[in-house]
Amino acid sequence: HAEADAETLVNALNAVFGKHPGVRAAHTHGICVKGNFVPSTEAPSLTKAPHFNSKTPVGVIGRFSMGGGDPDAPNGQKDNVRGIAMHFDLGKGNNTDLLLISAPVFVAKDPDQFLKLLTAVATKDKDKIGAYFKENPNSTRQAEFLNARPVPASYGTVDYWGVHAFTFTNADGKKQNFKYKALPVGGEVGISDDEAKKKDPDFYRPELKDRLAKGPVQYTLTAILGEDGDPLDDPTALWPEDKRKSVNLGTISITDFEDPKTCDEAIFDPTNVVDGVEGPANDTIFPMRSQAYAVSFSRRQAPQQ
Ligand code: HEM
Repeated sequence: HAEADAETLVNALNAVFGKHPGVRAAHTHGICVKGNFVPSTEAPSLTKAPHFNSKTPVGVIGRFSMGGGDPDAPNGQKDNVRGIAMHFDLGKGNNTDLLLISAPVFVAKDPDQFLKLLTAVATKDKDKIGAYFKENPNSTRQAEFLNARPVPASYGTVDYWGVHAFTFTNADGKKQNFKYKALPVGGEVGISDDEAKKKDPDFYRPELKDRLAKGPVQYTLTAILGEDGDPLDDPTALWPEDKRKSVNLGTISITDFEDPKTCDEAIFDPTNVVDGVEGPANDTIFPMRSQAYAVSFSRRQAPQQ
């Protein structure tokens, strides 16, 4: 039976995607970027967190990525998530992180389920994989979501979600459960499956270069406000976001490429939050991510033979 800890999860990712020294065990194929964040005028009503109350633009180091541990994961892959991870510069060497993917849900509700999924996939046995998904229908939601939408034309033309439920606290001590969602300012743009198949596996890089030459790649960061009964502990559970109020938190602007070393010497950790923002208390995936990212980080930093 599954005994998921950070080491076994990283080993299981390696078993699925291969062991690639010196790089991330997941979201391996990526691009380091930089920019800034300007909070909206409404953000302070929800949270006292400094980056949502800043009077000046907050520096951002970011990393776009493809999900999974394949260093060459093709940018045209439909049933894979795109990611954006960010450090927000809080000054004096402090920062807080935000990690988003291009789907509202993850593929497992807890670490044991994720280990079972990875273990099944690693067998490459169609019957075992089929049996896993039959027994774990919540694990199919992410691929269903992605397959129902076109392949994003760019890292800059797709919606991103924080997936977990977070809680804001404002200056009056008022709490509000919410989920992060970032929407590209120019709207979502996709390409056909045929176009995607013809694309270079790394086409998002030159696409981003052309896009940045014309101006910043911008997203409106929003908070989808939770209501009573919305699950706070299951990253495979969808909230009915069409029926939920959403608040503009501000604008993320990606302005340029950043030296890849800046991202590779760093770790983007979803649990690195700041006063005014809390992660979910009973979502067991959330704290496991921090541990698994630390394992992946220490392995990719280790000297190579
Ligand atoms: C227990 C569940 C999970 C495990 C074991 C896991 C594993 C990993 C690992 C090993 C990395 C590379 C970390 C590094 O070397 O710095 C990573 C990166 C990432 N993960 Fe997860 N992950 C999990 C859940 C999630 C969820 C729910 C999301 C949804 C937002 C997510 C989004 C990302 C993103 C965007 C990155 C790229 C970060 C970067 O660019 O440095 N992961 N994950």
